[in-house]
Amino acid sequence: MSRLRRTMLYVPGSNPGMLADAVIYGADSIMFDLEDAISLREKDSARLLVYRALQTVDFGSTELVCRINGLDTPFGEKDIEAVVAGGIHVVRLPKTETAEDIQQVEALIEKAEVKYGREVGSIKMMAAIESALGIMNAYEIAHASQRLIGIALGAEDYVTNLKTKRSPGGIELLYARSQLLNAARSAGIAALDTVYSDIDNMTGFAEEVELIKQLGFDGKSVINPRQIPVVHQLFKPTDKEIAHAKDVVKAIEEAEAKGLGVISLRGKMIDKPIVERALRILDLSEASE
Ligand SMILES: CC(=O)SCCNC(=O)CCNC(=O)[C@H](O)C(C)(C)COP(=O)(O)OP(=O)(O)OC[C@H]1O[C@@H](n2cnc3c(N)ncnc32)[C@H](O)[C@@H]1OP(=O)(O)O
Ligand SMILES: O=C([O-])CC(=O)C(=O)O
Ligand SMILES: [Mg+2]
Repeated sequence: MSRLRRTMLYVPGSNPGMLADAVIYGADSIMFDLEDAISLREKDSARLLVYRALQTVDFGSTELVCRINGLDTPFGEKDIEAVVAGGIHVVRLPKTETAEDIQQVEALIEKAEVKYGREVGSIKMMAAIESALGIMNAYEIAHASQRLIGIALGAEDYVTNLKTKRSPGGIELLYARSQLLNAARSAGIAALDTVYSDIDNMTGFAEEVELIKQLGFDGKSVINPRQIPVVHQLFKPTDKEIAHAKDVVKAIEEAEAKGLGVISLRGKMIDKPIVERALRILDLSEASE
């Protein structure tokens, strides 16, 4: 079963208490932030804190991601070196606009892997896309490196670039979400939706989670622990969906035994894509237990 990425919790790299406790909230991935949650004054100390947390805190089997600063800042290269030395699993590049952006980060990761004795190719990457140019290049970005495990939308920067703002229904994000999702799927990697900043509006948050789940996203970047159970609950298949998925798998196994490729179950056609969806429901259900 592949790793689930329903929730990726942003943790400001400058906050030692949050870094130490982040694992208790049960996010699928923890994302240490060195970029926009960190003031210029704190860039160096936050990098050191994240390095120390990686070296000393027991994060169990949780996936560890770090959002570094871009290479167009004085911080990006130092961030890569520190988190590779510390033992990060995934480096996430913000504001990715081209495939070359990914390749430049990849070269620095490889250099650091060699320097710190980590297996070359073992550190994975993610790209956050946060501008019109990035969205137009989403396909090339998604295919830019074997290390990429996913691409993510950064909607706060994206709507600023579009000269609009986020609305409750998210109509302004539909094109970007669809383009990003198709780019991710064409490369066989994960698609992560953006943050929902209004942390006290749980109804609005749940509606956004329903929407991105329907579009096909694997999950969402989240900024507050209270958002995690909402996403996990909404991504959990219902008892009815699980029972139906089990019936589909059983029916197709019986059909295959008889040499049939397509059959019907309670009047509905069952063939390969339907079986694939049923298997995904069973995977999600197992992981949600
Ligand atoms: C556009 C962008 O780039 S978004 C990405 C960058 N932004 C971030 O990283 C912000 C991350 N989130 C946060 O810093 C905080 O959730 C805030 C500032 C938004 C709200 O903070 P609070 O008002 O303290 O939230 P809340 O009262 O729900 O916190 C409850 C507990 O969860 C902890 N907590 C809150 N957010 C986080 C987090 N992101 N990671 C780890 N722990 C957290 C708090 O420390 C508090 O712990 P305690 O009970 O032990 O004191
Ligand atoms: O990753 C995210 O969704 C947060 C972010 O940077 C943005 O929205 O600009
Ligand atoms: Mg951003």
